[in-house]
Amino acid sequence: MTAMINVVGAAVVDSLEQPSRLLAARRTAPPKFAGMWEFPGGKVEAGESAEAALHRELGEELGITVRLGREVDSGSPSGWPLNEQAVMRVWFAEVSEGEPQPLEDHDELRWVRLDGHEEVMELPWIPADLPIVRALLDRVAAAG
Ligand SMILES: Nc1nc2c([nH]c(=O)n2[C@H]2C[C@H](O)[C@@H](COP(=O)(O)OP(=O)(O)OP(=O)(O)O)O2)c(=O)[nH]1
Repeated sequence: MTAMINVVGAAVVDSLEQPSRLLAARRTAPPKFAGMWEFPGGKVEAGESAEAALHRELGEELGITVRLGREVDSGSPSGWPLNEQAVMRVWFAEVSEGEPQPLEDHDELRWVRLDGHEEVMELPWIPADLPIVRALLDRVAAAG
């Protein structure tokens, strides 16, 4: 059996303590995901921790430094299944330095409101992200 690909993503929110907006990112590639919205992030490299990979990816893709908050728990230590080969762990994060810009892999970033679910749910997310987005909205609503 080949090893699973470990992906990490960030649910960047305006405030870890009182989140009211989420930063969604629109992918440019590959063609099957281009135009779909996702959590900025990427693959964990060999010898790298998941958290270090997330900080690296957010620096490369958005030009930001973040403070990580809680993980959006999937109930499994390896994270949320994306497909047969890949799993993704997702953390809440707040920008501590920089202004998010679509430097790599995205052509648009959008801060969407978390108080109603419409603005978030009407984006065409990568389908595998939908359970994660729903869990995140539930988490925010439960905390509010
Ligand atoms: N970053 C990210 N990837 C996701 C999400 N949902 C989802 O299915 N994926 C998939 C798409 C890709 O097949 C894989 C992540 O790969 P990536 O292309 O973002 O990783 P990377 O930046 O390290 O890219 P590369 O070095 O392979 O070019 O996970 C998501 O919300 N965020």
